[in-house]
Formats: sequence, structure tokens, C-alpha cells
Amino acid sequence: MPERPVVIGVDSSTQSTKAAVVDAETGALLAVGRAPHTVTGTGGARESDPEAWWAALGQAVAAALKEAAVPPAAVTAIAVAGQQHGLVTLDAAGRPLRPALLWNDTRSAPQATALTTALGGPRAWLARTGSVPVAAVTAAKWRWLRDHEPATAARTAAVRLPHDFLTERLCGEAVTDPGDASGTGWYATGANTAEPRQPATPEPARPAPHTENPAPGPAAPPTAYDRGILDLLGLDPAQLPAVAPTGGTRVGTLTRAAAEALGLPPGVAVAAGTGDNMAAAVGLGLGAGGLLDHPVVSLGTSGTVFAATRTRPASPGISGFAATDGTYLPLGCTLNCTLAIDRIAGLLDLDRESAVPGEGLVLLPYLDGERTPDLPHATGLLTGLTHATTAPALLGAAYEGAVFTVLRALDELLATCGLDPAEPAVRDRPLRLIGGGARGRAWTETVRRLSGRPLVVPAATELVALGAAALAAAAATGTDPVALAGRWGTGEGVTLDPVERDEETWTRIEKVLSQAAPTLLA
Ligand SMILES: Nc1ncnc2c1ncn2[C@@H]1O[C@H](COP(=O)(O)OP(=O)(O)O)[C@@H](O)[C@H]1O
Ligand SMILES: O=C(CO)[C@@H](O)[C@H](O)COP(=O)(O)O
Repeated sequence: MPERPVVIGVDSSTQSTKAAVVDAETGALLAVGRAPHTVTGTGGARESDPEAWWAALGQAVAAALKEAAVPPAAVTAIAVAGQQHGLVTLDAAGRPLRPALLWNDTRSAPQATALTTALGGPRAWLARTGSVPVAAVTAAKWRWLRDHEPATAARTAAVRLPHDFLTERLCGEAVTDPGDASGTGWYATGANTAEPRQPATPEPARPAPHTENPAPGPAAPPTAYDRGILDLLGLDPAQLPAVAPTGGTRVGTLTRAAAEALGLPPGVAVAAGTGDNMAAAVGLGLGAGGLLDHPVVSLGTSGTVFAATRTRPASPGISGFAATDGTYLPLGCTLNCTLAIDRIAGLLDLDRESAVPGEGLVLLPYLDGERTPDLPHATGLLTGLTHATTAPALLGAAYEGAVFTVLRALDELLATCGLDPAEPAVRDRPLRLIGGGARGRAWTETVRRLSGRPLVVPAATELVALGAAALAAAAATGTDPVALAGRWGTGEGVTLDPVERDEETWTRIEKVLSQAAPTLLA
């Protein structure tokens, strides 16, 4: 009897790689393999070796296949979702020239400011790309490299995002997708005017050529690198990957070398893949237009809020990203979420679940600077200490500071989309809570208390890897990945009832942040 087909979805995030082996028909998660990453750097620097991501992918896939006990011949497709924005620079042989500059590396903040000015200010960037550059975007990192390491920039034959780098290692094709491309700063999501989702291409498709105005016709996906911005950056489009129509597009099969490295047959289909937040949206079954019903809060190394929309909102504080199919995924991202809390719990020598409400304290845990609000040079701030302060309350105040920052970004996201966050019809809709932090009681309770909203916590722990698995299945069969994830039911979970919103704590933190922001800017 033939084996049931399985697909592999890979989540290559900041702290680790996770590979999910998934039954392609039912979406059942058969096993997850994990391998850690190393992030180096002090001050604002955050770097990782792309070769180590490739090695981690191999380890995670091997571990998952072993645990799932499925034969390699049952695997039909693989897709990678990766941490967004990272700058990977390659030589002509595809070897990294230096460690990747990660999304949370804030050294590129001055370059982001300079780029904003060079194009005519925030409004010009919003109109052309949907986002105003911050230190996170790849364009600012490339400019930083040219300013600080011109010899490396000059030797760069190819520029990739983390997921593009890994996809190319899998199938030998230089290709990205609209979602991850929209975080580069040189991709014009505006050119994709909320078209209906294109179904994944069932047949092997060559990646699209680099062109601003693709020829009409079904074989010509809407790519939209902004040539003017590339000129401003001194980047040649030939250094960049082609943009596939969606992350679920089949872009090739495993190369012989990749098949050997992963212990898989060479015929395994490779999907274009996407950024990790875009893949989480797929895993949740979120298609365009789900904004009011389905705002998402993700608690990982970054705290993110996003929603799938039909039109691209324009606000300097919110990134007007694309979903992997070229519709919109406006997103707010904070730099200090689970890792900051883990660090503070470690400093206090406390278990992370031993937090109690902050009671008069305010702790802004901006250990890495901050992105939303845009305070790249900020450090952490504590106010309200008294003789009565306890360590669990200090930890609780850190949770409150991190959650306040994420939820404030959510309010901004909703307002940017024309919704009033205080309207009962908006406020009473459940938040979908995902990411590693959604597993923790202290996180979920703090989000409930500061939002006053019901929460839906999906039962599936690895939404990014599951979203990538849906992209892989789409590449193998030509189905729509969002509809498929909906059928798989990967976004389903428990609903936690709302509790009364803690207005007092919210107002206290808001006041301290607004008073301290001018100092934190320095
Ligand atoms: N049971 C748990 N309770 C609270 N936090 C958790 C739990 N499990 C994992 N985490 C947090 O999740 C984080 C990793 O989340 P994840 O979404 O995998 O991050 P990333 O995708 O950025 O690598 C860790 O920093 C850890 O603090
Ligand atoms: O920069 C962003 C979003 O714009 C981050 O969300 C990165 O994509 C990193 O994700 P995690 O490692 O925290 O999942």
C-alpha cells in the first residue's frame, strides 16, 4: 500500500529552527524537530551565520522524520518560513560573505533615517512601499554594510533574506515571495492593489523575471521591485531573487546535494516559502479581509500584531507588508518580548510564571532598544520602586511593559485600518494569541488583563511551521494554502473569556512612556 503523503514545513526563526512533518491530507502534525541558533553581538549588533541555519534545518528535519517514523519517500514537498528582514550577502558561489545582519540589529537606525530623508520623507516611502524604513528593514542594513564594510558590499554577488537563502539551498533557485519581499524596503507592495488571491501554480514554474511592470498574462506574476529605491541603495536587481506569485508556488525540486543532506528523494517539490509572520497567517487560515474578526498577537523573540486586509493601510508606525499571496498583512513589531522577559526573570532568579501584577511599578523592558515605538537607542526603564516592592511584582511589571507595548501597536494597527479600538464591536472581538509566549500563563493572563478582550489560543504550537507546511502542500497539489490550512483546522483552539480591562495599569504605563520617550530617543 502506498504511503500517505507528508509535507515538511520549516520555521527558521531568530532563536531556533523548527521542522514540522505534517500529513498532507489531514494536516495532522506528526512530529516537530528542533535545532537552536546562535545570535551574537553586543550593543545594537545582532548577527547569525546563515550556514548554521542550513545545518540547523538539516538537524531539525532529520529529528522530525525520525520521530514521525515516516519513510523519506512519503515526503512530497517542503517550504521554509524565515525570520523577516535579515540581510544575507553571498559571493558568486552562493557562500555567505559574513554573518547575516538580523531584523533586531539596531546599528542601522541612522541609515534608516538617512534613507527616509533621501526619498523625500515618510509619506514618500508609505506611497511607494507601504512602510517607512526603520533599523529592521533590509534596505537600512544594506546601507549600513556599504557605509561600514564597503569591501564586503562591493564583493556581494547576491542579496537574500533568510528564507530565500534556505530555499535556494534546497532547490538552487533564487526566489522569494511577495510577503517576505515586502519587508526589504525595496519592494513596492503598492503595485499589488489588493488583487484576489492567485491559486498556486500546479506545475513547476520558473520564477518571474526581475521587472517592475511585468507583461500581462497568467504566467507573469506581479513583481514590484522599486528601481528608484534600488538605485538609491546602489543595488542591481540582478543581485536579488525573483518574486514568485505566492509562497505556495512550486519553484523547483530538491537539488541532488540538498536531497543527500536531508536524506530525502530529489523529486521532493520546493515551495517559494515566506516570512515567518506571513506563514503564521497562513497557518491560522487567515485570508484577505479578516481584520475585524481575526487580529493576531504573536509573542516570540519579537512581539508582533497583524491582520489580513484587502487594502494597504498607511501609517509611519505600522508596516504595510504584503501577505504571501500579495494581499496585505499590516504589522506592528516590538523588539522586546519573550527574550526580554526571560532575561529579567533570570536577573531576578525567578521562574517566569511567578510574576504578580506590577502594583504601581512601571518597567519598560526595552533591553534591545525598541522598534514600535521607534526608539532604537532606548534602554530599559523602571519607575515606582519602594521598600514594599517584591521581585515577583518587578517581573509582573516587565510583562505589563512588554504586553502594553504590543497592544499599543495593535491599537495603532486598528486605527490605521480605520477602526476605533475602543468601539465595542472592535474591542470585543477575540485576539488570536500565538508564538512561544502563548504557552505561558503569565503571558496570557497579562494580555487578557491589559486588553480586556477574549483570546483564542490555537491548540497547535507551531503555527509558522504549519503555515509553511500548507505552502508546501499547495506547491505539491496546486491547492490554495489558506483554504487548506482552514480545512486542516490548524488555527482552532481554546477561547479564554474576557476579564475586566486594567485601565489603571494601562494609564500608568502610557504616562511614563510619553514622559520618558524624549529621553529614550537619545
Ligand atoms: N511554556 C512557555 N511559557 C512561557 N514562555 C514560553 C514557553 N515556551 C516558550 N516560551 C517562550 O517562547 C520564546 C520562543 O518563542 P518562539 O515563538 O519560538 O520564538 P522565535 O520564533 O522568535 O524563535 C522563548 O523566548 C520563551 O521565552
Ligand atoms: O521583524 C519582524 C517582523 O517585521 C520579526 O517578527 C521577525 O520576523 C522575527 O520573528 P521571530 O523570530 O520573533 O518569530
